[in-house]
Amino acid sequence: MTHITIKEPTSICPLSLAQQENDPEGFAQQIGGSFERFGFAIIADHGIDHVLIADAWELTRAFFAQSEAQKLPYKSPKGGARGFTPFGVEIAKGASENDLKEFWHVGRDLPEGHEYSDSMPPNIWPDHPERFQPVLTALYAEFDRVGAQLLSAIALYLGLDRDWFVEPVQDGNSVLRLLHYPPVSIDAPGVRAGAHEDINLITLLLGAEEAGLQLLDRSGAWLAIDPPKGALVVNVGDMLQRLTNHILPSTTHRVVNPPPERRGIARYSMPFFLHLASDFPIRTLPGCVSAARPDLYPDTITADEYLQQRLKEIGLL
Ligand SMILES: O=C(O)CCC(=O)C(=O)O
Ligand SMILES: [Fe+2]
Repeated sequence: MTHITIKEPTSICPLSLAQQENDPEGFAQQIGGSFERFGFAIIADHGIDHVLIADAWELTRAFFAQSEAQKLPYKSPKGGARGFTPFGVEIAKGASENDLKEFWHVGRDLPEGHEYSDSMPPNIWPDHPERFQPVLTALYAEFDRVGAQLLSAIALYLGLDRDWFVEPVQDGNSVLRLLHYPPVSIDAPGVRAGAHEDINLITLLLGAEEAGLQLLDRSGAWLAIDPPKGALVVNVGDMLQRLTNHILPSTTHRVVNPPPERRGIARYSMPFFLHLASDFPIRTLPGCVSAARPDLYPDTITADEYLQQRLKEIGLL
């Protein structure tokens, strides 16, 4: 008798979001399977306009190319998650060295007097470069749209109604982060981004084709994430891990410094941290609890309470 051993996948297979239209169940199984195995998935065709993305990269480069004195007036108030955060402020939870990065945050525009205004301050916009506001606002809306498509697949995978996440993320506290990792000197202490987990529901990331992003595989090895050019890297954050009682794992990841021959090259990336609405009660999904998998989180916490706890830990509050 011949034994057929089915080998566990050891790298992340890129998926096609176009599949979702004709085969939502099939796509749900693909992305859910990738999340269960790695906490990450790669979407080769995400459908966000390439011209819009190219524009956003150009404006991101132009913004960070300005002097510190030009950027500092846009500095984010502590915990504000809007505007500019200078080089060396953020530190991964429990790390001893700060990250080697600076970034810009774009949040959701809310109408005046909105009930979430306390936890979601207005955006800050720079005078230069021109068109920064309209282009980044358009990109934010696109991430929101694609994020909703991915959440409907996750809902199906979890045996929920495909629209289950629509209300929980309505006017959610999602943040688009434009990241600049400057060239790294040979003797720089720290790494571009220390090992961490994302706080939010899911993260949609562009720019990971410039090497450096690695996930901590359940085998205990660091696995390089090497997406096709222009692809979207998606990962599960702590809020989705908590909702699903760890069926979908929030996987530790980091951005390592480049090899000596690429140390002189900056790295840019754009994560969109898709968040729940601030007052959403994070309560373990009943379908994710069983005798074999008891509820790890019997206490309910609102999305905003959870976020505030976590921001303190990473030096942003
Ligand atoms: O720059 C990257 O590739 C990943 C960034 C990241 O993990 C984060 O900002 O949470
Ligand atoms: Fe991250």
